[in-house]
Amino acid sequence: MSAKSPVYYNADAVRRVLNWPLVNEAVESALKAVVKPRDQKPPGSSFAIQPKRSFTACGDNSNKILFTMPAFVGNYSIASEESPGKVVSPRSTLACKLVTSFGGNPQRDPPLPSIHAHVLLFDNQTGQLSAIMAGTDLTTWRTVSASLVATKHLYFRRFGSLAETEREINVAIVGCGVQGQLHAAAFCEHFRVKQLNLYNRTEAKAQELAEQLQRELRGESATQIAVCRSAKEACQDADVICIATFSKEALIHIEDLKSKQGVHINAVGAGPGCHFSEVAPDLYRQAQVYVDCYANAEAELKGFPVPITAELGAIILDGNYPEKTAISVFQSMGMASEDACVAQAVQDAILSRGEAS
Ligand SMILES: NC(=O)C1=CN([C@@H]2O[C@H](COP(=O)(O)OP(=O)(O)OC[C@H]3O[C@@H](n4cnc5c(N)ncnc54)[C@H](O)[C@@H]3O)[C@@H](O)[C@H]2O)C=CC1
Ligand SMILES: O=C(O)C1=NCCCC1
Repeated sequence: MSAKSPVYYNADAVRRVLNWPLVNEAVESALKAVVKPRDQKPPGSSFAIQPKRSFTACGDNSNKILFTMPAFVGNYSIASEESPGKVVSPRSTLACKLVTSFGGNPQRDPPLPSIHAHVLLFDNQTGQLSAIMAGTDLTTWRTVSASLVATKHLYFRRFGSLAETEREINVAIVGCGVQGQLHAAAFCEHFRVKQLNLYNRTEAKAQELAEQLQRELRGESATQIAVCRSAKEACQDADVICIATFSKEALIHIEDLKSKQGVHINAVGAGPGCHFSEVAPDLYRQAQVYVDCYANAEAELKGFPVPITAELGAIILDGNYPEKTAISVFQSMGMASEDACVAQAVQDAILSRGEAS
């Protein structure tokens, strides 16, 4: 008896197949699967077994962490890349992501990304490790995708079922690192962004992103891009805010939001040891807060200033959107089921295109 060696999918192989329809669909599947345990769902529903992730500090440094993120996602459906719109029979995926977050890496010489990840995919019949997949881009894409999905369901849908294609919005990006950069590009690609405000602690990085986006959009878009001197300036006139830094001090406060009501915030980043330090408690107290999953929230949002309103997946399923004037916050922690579903979709796409790893 011999075990088959796992296939290795490197970063280029993953990058070649990553696209928004594939990632958004996989992320929505994961968000829906984690809502309620299996025994409380109708037979045949998707479900997830997602133990809380482990944190291993590198020495006593809370800015250098290894996360272990296992998940089994059962019975979920995704469309095939070959025939979009045609849902393939339900899938089940067993996976575990290993991801490090070393917040000081961009200051190294030469600079390195803060986040490095790999996803392990297992054969769910035999338990054998079937593939190891580069997971750094996948992590960025699925996190941005979760913000896109949250913005669609928690912001646009409060204005009607076509609002995400019709309504113009002002977007603020606070933190222009790896996450901020892809958030900026993806929000311009998915939605009608009238004004895009960029803020970063080191202004040059926001300026660089503004120039890159202007080159990419090449006058084909009506989006006005501005570099702002403060998070307050960036957020004042924003309908949607995406914040992704390592700040342990609050960067957005309630008085920073414009007087016009109805704002949505994707709170993506985390300060050392705390997953909700970027947004001030006074703002959370005026907001309805949604999470990717309660299990992670219980473990990682200890001391959170307000009760959680709902899981995002529940809103996708039941359409119980916030009021038009609400401030909604998607408190994105990132979850293993998203990684499992996206890694599976990436592997399917690589195999269906007959691409080598
Ligand atoms: N929710 C989720 O699923 C995920 C969350 N993250 C989190 O997103 C955040 C950003 O990650 P990346 O973009 O990969 O990191 P990055 O290092 O590429 O970018 C971080 C940006 O934040 C800024 N920044 C750092 N510390 C700051 C501070 N104290 N005050 C103001 N600005 C500060 C930096 O100037 C930089 O531009 C991190 O907290 C990371 O842990 C990352 C992956 C997934
Ligand atoms: O979900 C993830 O992946 C991460 N979440 C928090 C920060 C590091 C990566």
